Amino acid sequence: MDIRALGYFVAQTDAPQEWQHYAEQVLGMMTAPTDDGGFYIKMDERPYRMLVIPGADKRYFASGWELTGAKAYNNAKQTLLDKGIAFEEANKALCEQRRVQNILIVNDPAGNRHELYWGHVSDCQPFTSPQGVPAFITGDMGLGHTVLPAPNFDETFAFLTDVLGFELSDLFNFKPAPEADPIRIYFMHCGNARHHSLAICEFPVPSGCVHAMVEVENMTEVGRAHDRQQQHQVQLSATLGQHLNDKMTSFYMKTPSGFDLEYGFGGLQVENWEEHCAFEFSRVSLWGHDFSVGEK
Ligand SMILES: Cc1ccc(O)c(O)c1CC[C@@H]1C(=O)CC[C@]2(C)C(=O)CC[C@@H]12
Ligand SMILES: [Fe+2]
Repeated sequence: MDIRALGYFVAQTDAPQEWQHYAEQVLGMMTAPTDDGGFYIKMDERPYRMLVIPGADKRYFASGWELTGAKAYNNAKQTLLDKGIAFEEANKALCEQRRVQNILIVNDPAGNRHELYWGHVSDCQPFTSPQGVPAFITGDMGLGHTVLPAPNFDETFAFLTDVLGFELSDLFNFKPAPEADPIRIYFMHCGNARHHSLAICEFPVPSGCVHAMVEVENMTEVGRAHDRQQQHQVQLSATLGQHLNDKMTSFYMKTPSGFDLEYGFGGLQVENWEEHCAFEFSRVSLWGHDFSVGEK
């Protein structure tokens, strides 16, 4: 499948105003109401990159994967048919809300919802941050990355690679304690230079997502976001640190839908995946990233 990038994600909540406040005041993004009481969250020239929908519980709802065009869409549909995978095509109302031409909706074996779409609608209005954030790094590389739960790991990894066409960037066997069994975390890329657009973790997550990541252009903007997290008393999930694999310097905080958001700078870009060599890394980070602060 010709997936270009993580085009959008959808989060659900019973209190959409919390997300509006969080997006504007903490993330430094723009918001616009939807017809049904939710919010579009804008972080670049597109009308939105995050969609907040009203619903009974606070959770991550879906990942929107951008296909390069109508041909890629038809090929993706044929792949699902050939492999006998259950899917639905979105009706007109859903396509209009997501602001795309067509959507193939599929659940992976872990129950994560993926929306494969083509042809986003854009008015190319400039991004003017309410907090003076100059820009987020998006474009061809999408909004960032998402990390999804996959307790049935092998099955889910096989689906994501063999059906959706993601490829392994590198892998980590996380040991929560020295004697504990390792928990696998696999990092995957698609048709862009971002080190990973998707990762899966071998444990269940009630909110439906481990975290989503957005990236800014310099360390000053990470620090300024960290100040706003403090100022608005948003729960910190991991301290500032730098990952070993993609070299990203970031911190983690809670979103109003219960999953985390990683706010970072300096993520690795791989221009030629042919030259990349997948490896197993054995530490979360080069420095920092104390996840124990999130347990308090
Ligand atoms: C290890 C790693 C590399 C690059 C990333 O962008 C990234 O988010 C991670 C961390 C993955 C992972 C997590 O997000 C949830 C909490 C985890 C399981 C930990 O407690 C250590 C690794 C963490
Ligand atoms: Fe991450």
